[in-house]
Amino acid sequence: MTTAVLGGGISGLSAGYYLLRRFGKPLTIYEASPRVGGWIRSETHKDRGFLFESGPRTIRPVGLPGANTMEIVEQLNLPVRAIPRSHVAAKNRMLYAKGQVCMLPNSPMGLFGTKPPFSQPLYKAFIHDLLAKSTLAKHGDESIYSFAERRFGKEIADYAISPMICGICAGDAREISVRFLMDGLFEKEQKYGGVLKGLFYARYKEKNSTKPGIFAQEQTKMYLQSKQEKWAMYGMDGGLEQLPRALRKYLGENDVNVQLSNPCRNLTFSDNGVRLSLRDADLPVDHVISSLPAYRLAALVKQQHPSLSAQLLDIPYVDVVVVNIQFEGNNLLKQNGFGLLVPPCEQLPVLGVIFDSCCFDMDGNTILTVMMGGRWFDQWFSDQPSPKKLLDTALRYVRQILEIKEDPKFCRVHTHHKCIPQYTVGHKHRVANIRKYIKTYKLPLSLCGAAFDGVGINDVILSARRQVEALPQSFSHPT
Ligand SMILES: C=Cc1c2[nH]c(c1C)Cc1[nH]c(c(CCC(=O)O)c1C)Cc1[nH]c(c(C)c1CCC(=O)O)Cc1[nH]c(c(C)c1C=C)C2
Repeated sequence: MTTAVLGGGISGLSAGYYLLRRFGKPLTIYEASPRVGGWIRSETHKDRGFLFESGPRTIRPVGLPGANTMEIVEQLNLPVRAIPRSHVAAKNRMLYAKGQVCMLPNSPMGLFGTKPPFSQPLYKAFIHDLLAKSTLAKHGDESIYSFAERRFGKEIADYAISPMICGICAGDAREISVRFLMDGLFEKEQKYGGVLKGLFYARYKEKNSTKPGIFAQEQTKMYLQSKQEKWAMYGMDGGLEQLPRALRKYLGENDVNVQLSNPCRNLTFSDNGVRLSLRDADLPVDHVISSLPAYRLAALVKQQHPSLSAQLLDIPYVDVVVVNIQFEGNNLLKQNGFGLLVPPCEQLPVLGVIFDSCCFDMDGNTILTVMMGGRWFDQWFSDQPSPKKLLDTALRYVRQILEIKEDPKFCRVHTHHKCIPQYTVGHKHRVANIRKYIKTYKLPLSLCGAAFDGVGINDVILSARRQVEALPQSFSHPT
């Protein structure tokens, strides 16, 4: 059996890793660009002691998805930088709302005072949930905004849930499915008539049922250490790009062929497998695992399977502008923490600012990352502004919000087109239909990547693993 993986981002490389581990070789990964890593990109300035990340910078060590990633990180022997839960970057999260920087509560006591931008103590949101009637959602889904508003009130939807959705997928909570982040809470509300009621009943039931066993990856040294030392998140020496780079090296050392600058342009399915149209040749393989963005895969299957292509195109993506800024010395005198988010109701082009130098040591520099656009990219940047204009916009808001008067020493502007998929209402159903189509037509195609089963690093790695584990054992390659 021959297998090809499409895409050399973290998801495609992980698929390669799990395929190698389960079935051996031959195995080739085709990547369109001249590098691996996808949106994960770290720009190191070792001489000046800082680094810029234009994509994700940290990984959360929680749950099975977190433990699964750590199994790979441990095997690759990557040096990590842990941030414990007691660190300011883990505790202090802020909003910029109503013209001021507002610290979000970080302890149960914080639920009882009234702090801006909220007009009443947060515990009242729980009373709202206890008193609010439950509505059965049409087609088993609704937007996360409407769910939060129904259960906890409009302020929570505007100032807690909406900015959180921005910080995860740069999206509009009024469009994003409640099942994207609050699947469990939503199910509980639908079943028991309220979130708190549901949590209470579930806890009672759990006490009377047996707990699931420990997964092998939850026993890795790193996972146990993260539990013991109460890690909130971790990064990597040299930046997060070390992870895809090390994966590529590992795969190369084990004779997996990682071909760069070799995009697949078409997939032709037949009874014998699938033919890949590549840079210089057409190549028959038995099975393809695609980690490509949904819109890219849509183009590859359009000729033979227009309906599958159309379903894939129904998964929308947003553009995000990422501006990395270096100031010399400590310029964040007033605020310290992970960063701040700007609720969409503030109607600003800025989605949030990450205080990178509060998370990791940057040798005395202040390093900030400003995120802009997202679901509102067209509203603010449809005139395709130059990098200089984008930088000016980012700096204007940094000055206004953080009251920084210094001029930056070094900056970088990235516009990531179609970088984050949006799990809009009905996403789960859409993905189920896409997979059903593939099954019905017996296409030798598996799907992983951010478009389907979660947008985080942990999610895409676990999704790659599950797709490989779902292949039949008879699939074994002759090594
Ligand atoms: C390019 C912009 C990105 C935005 N979100 C993501 C990217 C790559 C992906 C992402 N970010 C977070 C999650 C949640 C789950 C997790 O794995 O931690 C996901 C899937 C949380 C998060 N949000 C921001 C940061 C720095 C993190 C920690 C993880 C990471 O390093 O990405 C800040 C942030 N991200 C985005 C915006 C608009 C924003 C605002 C400050 C979009």
